[in-house]
Amino acid sequence: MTTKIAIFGVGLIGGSLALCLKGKPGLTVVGHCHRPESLKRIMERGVVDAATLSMEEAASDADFIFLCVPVGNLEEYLEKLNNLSLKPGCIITDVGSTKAAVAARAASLSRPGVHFIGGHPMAGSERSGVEAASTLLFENAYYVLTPSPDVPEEAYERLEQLLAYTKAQIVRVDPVMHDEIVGAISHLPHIIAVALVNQVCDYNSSNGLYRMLAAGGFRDITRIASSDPVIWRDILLSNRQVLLHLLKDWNQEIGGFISLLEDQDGQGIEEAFQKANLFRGELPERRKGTITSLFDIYIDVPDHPGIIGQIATELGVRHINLSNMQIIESREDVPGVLRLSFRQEGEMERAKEHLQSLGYTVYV
Ligand SMILES: NC(=O)C1=CN([C@@H]2O[C@H](COP(=O)(O)OP(=O)(O)OC[C@H]3O[C@@H](n4cnc5c(N)ncnc54)[C@H](O)[C@@H]3O)[C@@H](O)[C@H]2O)C=CC1
Ligand SMILES: O=C(O)C(=O)Cc1ccc(O)cc1
Repeated sequence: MTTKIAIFGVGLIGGSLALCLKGKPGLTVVGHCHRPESLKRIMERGVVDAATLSMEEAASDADFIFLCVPVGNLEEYLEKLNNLSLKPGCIITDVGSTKAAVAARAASLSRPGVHFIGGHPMAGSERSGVEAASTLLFENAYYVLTPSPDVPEEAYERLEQLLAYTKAQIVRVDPVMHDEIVGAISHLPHIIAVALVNQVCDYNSSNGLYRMLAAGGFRDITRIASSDPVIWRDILLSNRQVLLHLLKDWNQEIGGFISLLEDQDGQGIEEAFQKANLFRGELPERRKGTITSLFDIYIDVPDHPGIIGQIATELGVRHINLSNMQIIESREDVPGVLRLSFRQEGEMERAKEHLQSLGYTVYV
């Protein structure tokens, strides 16, 4: 007898979960898409065993249902599932970046024999869609579960066991506390990144040197500003009460800097940097998770077809994991600059050495 996993919304997170579970002993992974184009894409990528546009077909007989759609659609999916016949003992979970609203809706819909356990894998990226899905996405990341007190321990353990395939570390957190903490460490930083990029974008409209010179630190702290607008619209609206508080505190923090500058308070500025330095130094070891920055190298590449594939292959055969690659400049007959991003410093160093040995000019 196989265990059926239904995944609703096979994008970055749903697709990555599907990849972690597909092919494992006794598991069958069925993807549900809301559009025929998505169905075609996920079948082409081979991330699921079967795919369907029918909610009934996906949900019927499922042992586990993962809701991996945008946060703004989660409650609607819970309501729709509530009208379907589900297998007794079925576990419904989600991967949304906020947990309080979905937990409250699930509690109001609760029905005997069906267990809802909210979830949030704290790993991802600014990319989206099934094309960005990866088996490795959750490895070593935290995966938060937010069961309500009435979820039987047996059901929680079944989900925990299944999620072992993600190689993530499971942590149990209260949904309201989750939203407060994740608001501060993930949602607020996304707002700040977007606001900063847009501020510079406005300056750039009257002087293109802003964009030309923007590099280093600016790029580091604004990577997440490239995140999907719809996904983030839903997250911010869902956690708006927490974020309004956090933004008031943020205004105060920034107000502090305004005062330090107005007062030319050098000692105060030093103290602010020292305090931040100390706390940042105490953060846990770099692990996959929210707001992990990448290690980038840049190489000059001649603009001819196949060069990107060659470089990717060179790194692939040496098992150097490339997280992202981007052509920064590419005009005919002009050498392009390729940016290669790595999650681990060691991988970046190995890539640099290898590409240099092949004769490429590499900049860090
Ligand atoms: N992007 C990230 O790094 C992380 C995202 N999450 C959460 O995971 C969930 C999915 O996000 P991603 O996989 O990043 O997004 P994605 O855009 O890659 O995937 C979303 C999936 O939902 C489907 N979808 C979109 N609109 C829909 C609608 N109206 N009805 C039904 N299906 C719809 C899409 O076709 C796609 O398959 C969100 O709730 C997000 O908050 C959680 C952890 C990390
Ligand atoms: O790219 C990053 O660093 C992220 O922060 C990705 C991310 C986005 C949303 C989440 O709920 C969790 C992780």
